[in-house]
Amino acid sequence: MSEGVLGEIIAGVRIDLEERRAGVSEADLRAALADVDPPRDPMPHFRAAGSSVIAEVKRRSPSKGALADIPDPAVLARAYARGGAGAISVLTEQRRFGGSLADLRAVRAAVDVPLLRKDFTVEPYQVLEARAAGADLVLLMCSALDDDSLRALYELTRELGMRALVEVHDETETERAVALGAELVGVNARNLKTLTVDGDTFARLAPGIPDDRVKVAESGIFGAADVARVVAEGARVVLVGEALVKDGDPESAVRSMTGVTQ
Ligand SMILES: O=C(O)c1ccccc1NCC(=O)[C@H](O)[C@H](O)COP(=O)(O)O
Repeated sequence: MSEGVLGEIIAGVRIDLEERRAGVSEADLRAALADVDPPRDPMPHFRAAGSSVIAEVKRRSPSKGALADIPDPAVLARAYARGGAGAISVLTEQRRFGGSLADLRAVRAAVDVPLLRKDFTVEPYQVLEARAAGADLVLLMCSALDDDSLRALYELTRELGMRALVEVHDETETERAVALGAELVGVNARNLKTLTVDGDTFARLAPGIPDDRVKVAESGIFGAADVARVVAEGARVVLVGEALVKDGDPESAVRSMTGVTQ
């Protein structure tokens, strides 16, 4: 169902996934879950007054190429945690974003903040390996999943005690996320066909998301002024990658975006 850049990314994700599955079965992953600490819940931080930041570990991207040299994601994650991040997102997709599950494990070992495994989740296997690596949340993109797959993956995250960030790009996807009952809805301002960011996307889609859900503004956020704008439009959480990985002082950068009120 996914076309263009997204379709290409998912094709690569599926190839890599099959390679990992050949080494570690789904049954092995389920067995490994018994030794993993219980999931950490980001919702109290997300629902507290003022903005909460999901700070992303992002090495490169299809839209911008190389963003930052991150020799040790644990060092960056500790800075995010000191700055007061409500959660840390680790991009684990390898081919286009330069991430890995090793990055996720390194960050898990370094901080107590809830972790989002940010990847192109299309199979239950990826949710299980996310939890086994210590993730507390996974990304589910409406643009990458039909309704049945979306529901099955969402239910699996809940069964494992995890949260799902259900991501939307347009009105139809927003209706699907709301109908699913998603409690955490991410509005991604990056158009996946052109890869450009439209700063009006959150304002356009947020009214379609009930106020009892946590609304997350994703992509193209570069400072406190952008955070103030989306908070005024109803966001409780911002997901920030590029601006933080390029900042020489990521701790202060996260702090400056945290707790912004209307
Ligand atoms: O970042 C990209 O170029 C991209 C391209 C195709 C699919 C997803 C993409 N990014 C994933 C994200 O959602 C962002 O990493 C996240 O929202 C942070 O965005 P930013 O603060 O603009 O780095």
